[in-house]
Amino acid sequence: MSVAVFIDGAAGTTGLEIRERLAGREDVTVATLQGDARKDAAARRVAINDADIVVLCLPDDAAREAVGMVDNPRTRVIDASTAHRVADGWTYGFPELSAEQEEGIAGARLVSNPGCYPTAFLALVTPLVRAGLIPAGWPLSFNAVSGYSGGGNAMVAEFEDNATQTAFRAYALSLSHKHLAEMRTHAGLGHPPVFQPSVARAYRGMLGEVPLSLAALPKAPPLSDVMAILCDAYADTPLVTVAQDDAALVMLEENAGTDRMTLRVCGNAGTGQARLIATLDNLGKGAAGAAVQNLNIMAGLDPLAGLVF
Ligand SMILES: NC(=O)C1=CN([C@@H]2O[C@H](COP(=O)(O)OP(=O)(O)OC[C@H]3O[C@@H](n4cnc5c(N)ncnc54)[C@H](OP(=O)(O)O)[C@@H]3O)[C@@H](O)[C@H]2O)C=CC1
Ligand SMILES: CC(=O)N[C@@H](CCC(=O)OP(=O)(O)O)C(=O)O
Repeated sequence: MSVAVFIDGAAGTTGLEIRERLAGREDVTVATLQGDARKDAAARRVAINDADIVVLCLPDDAAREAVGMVDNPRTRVIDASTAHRVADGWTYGFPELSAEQEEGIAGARLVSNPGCYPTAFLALVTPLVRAGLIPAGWPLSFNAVSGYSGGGNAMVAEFEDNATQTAFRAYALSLSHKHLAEMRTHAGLGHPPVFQPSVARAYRGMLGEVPLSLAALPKAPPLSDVMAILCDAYADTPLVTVAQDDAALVMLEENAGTDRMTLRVCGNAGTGQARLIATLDNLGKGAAGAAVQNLNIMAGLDPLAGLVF
């Protein structure tokens, strides 16, 4: 029997990508609303309560409203928005963070899909905090570049209608980006990183980097210890891999169009300085790929079904 899935916000940037990944699958039946019904509260309420799993690809307020419409104990929710990523009663949908995390997702009724930037930051930092190599109070920073689809339909239009001429721009300069609480909480840090996001004139793709002065850390670990911890953490995770390729260059587009994420430990062993770098697709492992992965796990399906390698 197939799993009944309703995508609320299916006409948006993330919703469309989820539909593509679920198209043609026999283990799921996908429902969406078209035209005026898309934003009609009564139609959405019916579709939500008819579904086994609802995937919310909506702005935060609309996602909160949709959760309030669930009035039966069967319907489970995956929320791709920022609304519930540190909320009580929600399971954070990042299965690679630990085996317990994946088990939690499998049994959860409410799953929050990670943000694209936090996916990169948490993958790089969380195992190192857990291993005691980065103290919880350490002042970290996180520099990242996103493709413009990260800003949804509105930013896609802004870049493609040439209203914005820039090739690259930094933003969130007041250091109060909506992803800070999520990064702090799930990394187990005492305070959030200094987060420096930016957008490039590329539709999709993301590169996130944590610079780290290893020599200044209490344990002054060598680069090889950092590498060993990350390799161990992601030894059995098909979507998340640690490259050991001594890359001289890392491209924004490396994982664009896929649901993979690649982590690297670069740096200078002599000076004890490291650059921890993650590449992913903001719409792949950063959004739609992660949502489909969570759906598969929640429904007990092949965990990699529909994902793009
Ligand atoms: N784009 C990305 O890379 C990522 C996005 N996300 C998150 O996923 C969510 C969706 O983002 P994204 O796809 O980029 O956004 P888009 O703006 O591209 O899509 C949002 C969709 O929701 C629709 N919508 C808005 N309000 C309502 C409502 N009340 N009822 C029903 N539909 C509604 C919009 O319709 P209309 O356009 O007509 O208003 C639009 O189709 C956001 O919370 C975003 O933060 C998470 C990770 C990455
Ligand atoms: C380029 C761009 O504007 N990106 C968005 C984040 C996209 C995203 O991840 O949205 P979620 O918060 O739902 O995760 C931003 O910085 O607000």
